[in-house]
Amino acid sequence: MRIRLDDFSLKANCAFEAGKVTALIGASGAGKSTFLSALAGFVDCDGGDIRWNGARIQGLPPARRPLATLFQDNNLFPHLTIAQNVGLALGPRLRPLSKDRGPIANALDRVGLAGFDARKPAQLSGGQQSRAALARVLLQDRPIVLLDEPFAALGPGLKRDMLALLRDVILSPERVVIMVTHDPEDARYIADDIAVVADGRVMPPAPVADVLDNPSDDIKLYLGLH
Ligand SMILES: Nc1ncnc2c1ncn2[C@@H]1O[C@H](COP(=O)(O)OP(=O)(O)OP(=O)(O)O)[C@@H](O)[C@H]1O
Repeated sequence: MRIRLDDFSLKANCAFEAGKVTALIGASGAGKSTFLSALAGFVDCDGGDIRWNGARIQGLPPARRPLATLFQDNNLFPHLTIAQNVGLALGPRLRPLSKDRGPIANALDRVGLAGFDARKPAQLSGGQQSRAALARVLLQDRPIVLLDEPFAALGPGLKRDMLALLRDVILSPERVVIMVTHDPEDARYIADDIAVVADGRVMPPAPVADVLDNPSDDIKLYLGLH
């Protein structure tokens, strides 16, 4: 696919495997967020194609694409309870249907928030808010999950815990997980593959160790190894 935004352009000719977490790394302004936005349908492509399991998803409105997104600000609505926020994964209803209560409670339980359903986001810590946002992604149950620096606002220890939880609850053999990170150590910790974004291109994903232990010139520059 190709993306053009004023004088910025980005090309990607690559495939992302299900059952793996792929970290997107690259310098600030390289186009990592723009790439995720194009996959999600928030930014139009200038040409090319986006396919999932062979089916064209380019051109579909964001809500009809088979994906869920989790971005840095968590996107929790402050006036809604945690159960309502998580329940939005199942439809735009503020009163969950009775059949939805079990799945909502189950998602909250999986992320360690059992019993927090009636609280508002402001009554949760930053880490708990991240867990709630993760519960919503879990409940959306989409085959592609896109994450843009999802836990950047958390301290390093908590961020690690959340990355481990993310991998544990979100990754499945059928799911493609792509995560932007600024920290190569996060990639080493959670990802199977890395796709480097540099020079207007998204490079094909390669195993983490290959990319970080035998870095190309682009990666050396990014890691400050020159
Ligand atoms: N709506 C827009 N219109 C024009 N240019 C844009 C728009 N959005 C982003 N850009 C430009 O596209 C380029 C890539 O931005 P993007 O946010 O994708 O980079 P990034 O790799 O995610 O950076 P960072 O690591 O700093 O978040 C930048 O040069 C940015 O200025």
